Amino acid sequence: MHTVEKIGGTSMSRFEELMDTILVGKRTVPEELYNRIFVVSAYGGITNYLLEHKKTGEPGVYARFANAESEQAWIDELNKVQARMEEINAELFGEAEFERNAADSFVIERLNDVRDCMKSLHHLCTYGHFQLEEHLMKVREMLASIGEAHSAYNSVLALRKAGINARFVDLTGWHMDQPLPFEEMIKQQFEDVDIASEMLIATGYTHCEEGLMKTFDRGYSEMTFSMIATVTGANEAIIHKEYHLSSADPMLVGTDNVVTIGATNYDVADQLSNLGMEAIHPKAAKGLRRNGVKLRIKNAFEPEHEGTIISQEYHSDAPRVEIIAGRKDVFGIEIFDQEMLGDAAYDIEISKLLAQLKLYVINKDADANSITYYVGGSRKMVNRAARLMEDMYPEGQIRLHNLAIVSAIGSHMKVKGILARTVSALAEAGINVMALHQSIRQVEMQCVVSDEDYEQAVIALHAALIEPRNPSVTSAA
Ligand SMILES: Nc1ncnc2c1ncn2[C@@H]1O[C@H](COP(=O)(O)OP(=O)(O)O)[C@@H](O)[C@H]1O
Ligand SMILES: N[C@@H](CC(=O)OP(=O)(O)O)C(=O)O
Repeated sequence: MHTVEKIGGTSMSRFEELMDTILVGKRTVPEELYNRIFVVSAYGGITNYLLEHKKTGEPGVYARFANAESEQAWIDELNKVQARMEEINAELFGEAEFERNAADSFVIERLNDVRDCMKSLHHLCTYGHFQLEEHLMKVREMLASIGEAHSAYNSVLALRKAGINARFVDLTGWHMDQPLPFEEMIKQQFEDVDIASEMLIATGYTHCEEGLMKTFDRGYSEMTFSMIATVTGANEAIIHKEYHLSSADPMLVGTDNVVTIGATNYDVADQLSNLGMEAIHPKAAKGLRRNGVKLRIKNAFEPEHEGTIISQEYHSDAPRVEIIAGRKDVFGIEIFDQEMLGDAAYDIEISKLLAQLKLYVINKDADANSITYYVGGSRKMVNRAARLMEDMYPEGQIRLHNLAIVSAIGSHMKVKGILARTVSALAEAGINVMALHQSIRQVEMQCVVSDEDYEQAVIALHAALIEPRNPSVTSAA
């Protein structure tokens, strides 16, 4: 009987505290220490530097390489990653010379390998027979994998230093001849391990034939986590986060005002992940659901608390809003064209274009002669999309808006007047609702507001729809 436990990047950045909570804490005997497989993400921010910023799209090493910026531009960026990784190693190991040297040598070797590969590839692609585009995905995978290799390797060094029998499970395939299919790779790597006497620390990145980044993209460590849990037949799968899964972002609304979500369902988790707040990667949830593995989300720093159980069946007893979530830095791309009336091709063509530019469409709405796409991504790509749309539809008028989406989510919200209460809470806070979306399933209500109103809108909705039910807030008032 073992568990598979994922630690997200934000929590990994507080590693010393993790040693005292979920990794070691008061555990002394093998039965408590072992029978746990940990899957770790890169330290917070590292994947953003290696690839591009997950939310703002700000270019990192990969994006600079792919955009064919000068060689110096991506090399400078790679040097910055190295400096940041060394800084993390210093923070973690300080005076512990053996560990610090081992940690530095490990990442420097990987970064040198990738630097050499990228330079050679660049050179190769100066010959017309070789096209850079054909190899970009491999570069992206290679770069991403270094983030998780770094954090997993360091964790093993720190655990061994503390006398724990920890083992590094390197799923990055760094020196493998041939990639294996995803499931096969996990099976093979976990074949000869002894779960009962070793603490296994696996990289959240897995090198595989399908390409983890290509198939699942960012947040991929949850795919590795879910595959390990199903392949090894875990008793429970646990995701450790920086906070309890709460009724809103505790950083925004205040830890005292939020309510911890005791249970929720996969439908709610999907809505959260659409907004970029990943309770669980939707595709990772699928594997666990199908294999009947129980999923729990916990606060990494409060190990005694039971956390949130995610199941298929859960619905709140009484109808209510359970979570206020949202996303800033959303662009509204509006196209108005009177020729559009009754022509579905517009939507199909524009959706294709946005997908090609890797812009994530959070939602869209339409009336007789206009469509607005609410997208996340870099401003540069959004501007490019707008220009291409102008070329495609010379009669159309394209406008860009800087927006935010604030959403009220619940597993059981089919009740009269809930939408009216949501909108009036925003009106009372003096916030203009620019668009409103609710689908017939009524699992969420999305309010589109100006980007500057984001924080106030979350606070106002939480205060109106959730805090009156929170006993700790009511009694404090
Ligand atoms: N409803 C929510 N419940 C808990 N945390 C939230 C919520 N909404 C936003 N957050 C924010 O998510 C941030 C990242 O958390 P976490 O999921 O642990 O990151 P990671 O993806 O690195 O694992 C937290 O710092 C917190 O401020
Ligand atoms: N570090 C990777 C993979 C991941 O899943 O990270 P996190 O668990 O911090 O969301 C990313 O940012 O995409």
